[in-house]
Amino acid sequence: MSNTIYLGYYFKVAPLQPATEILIAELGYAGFESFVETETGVTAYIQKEEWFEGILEDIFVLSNDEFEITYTFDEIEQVNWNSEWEKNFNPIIVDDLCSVRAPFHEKPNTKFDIIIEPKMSFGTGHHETTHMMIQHLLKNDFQGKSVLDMGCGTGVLAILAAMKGAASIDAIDIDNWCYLNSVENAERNNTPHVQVFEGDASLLTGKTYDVIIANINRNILLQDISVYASCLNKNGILYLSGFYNDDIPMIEEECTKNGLVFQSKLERNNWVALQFKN
Ligand SMILES: C[S@@+](CC[C@H](N)C(=O)[O-])C[C@H]1O[C@@H](n2cnc3c(N)ncnc32)[C@H](O)[C@@H]1O
Repeated sequence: MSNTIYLGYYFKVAPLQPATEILIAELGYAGFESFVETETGVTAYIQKEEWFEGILEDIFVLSNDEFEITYTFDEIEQVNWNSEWEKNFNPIIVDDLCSVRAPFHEKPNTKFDIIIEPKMSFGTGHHETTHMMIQHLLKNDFQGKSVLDMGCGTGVLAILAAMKGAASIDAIDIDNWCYLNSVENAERNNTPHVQVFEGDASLLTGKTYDVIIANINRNILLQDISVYASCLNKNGILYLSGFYNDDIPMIEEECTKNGLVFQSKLERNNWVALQFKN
């Protein structure tokens, strides 16, 4: 286990969108590495050695008439975040078929048992979007299929596709931490044919897939749907999540423009996960 010390800051934002996306982007530029979205804001973590006086000055210039970012922490908490994860991470079970758990949990009696050591990556199954994507994937036939998991986080969705019989799986994440974590988790789950890459949609030139999974966020998806569509084989399936009910018209319009046909929707706490067909 890593002994890196992280400082955790809690930011309250209103309204949540688009302030959250802008805040996370700015915190990323400032050197924060990991973000946990809550119902009212964002908890952000930075390595202790990266922190300096005045690091947050630019963040509060962001508040304007349309949204407000307030800074509500009253003490700097020093966290060994890996051990925090381990203490607080409970297994999840999706539709009695798939469990996502940490290595130290007991093995549940599910058809698919995914072991994830999340460290700083998103994708333990606790978030609504991961949960719904797992539900979608459980219903799909992956036997012999080629699959792309874009924005793989911990690699949880790529690993499930592999367990369901996919023949080849590319998992891509822009974040180095997620890349390393997905490599480790693919190995841990005996799914070595999950091939992990660090990068973004620019890696997709010349690639084709039967199934594309992308749980990222509205803006990245709107930017990259045309690339996904160009990589999707005829009759291929695209699963999209990482956005809210209100975002559906924009996402659907972009998909339709690229020849994709809406098939189904899952919804959880206002988050949605959509399925399209080529
Ligand atoms: C919401 S998490 C999803 C993680 C996992 N797939 C899941 O469903 O739980 C989104 C992931 O997308 C990654 N990401 C953000 N922008 C990206 C981009 N342009 N290309 C690839 N990955 C990106 C983030 O680093 C993050 O790990």
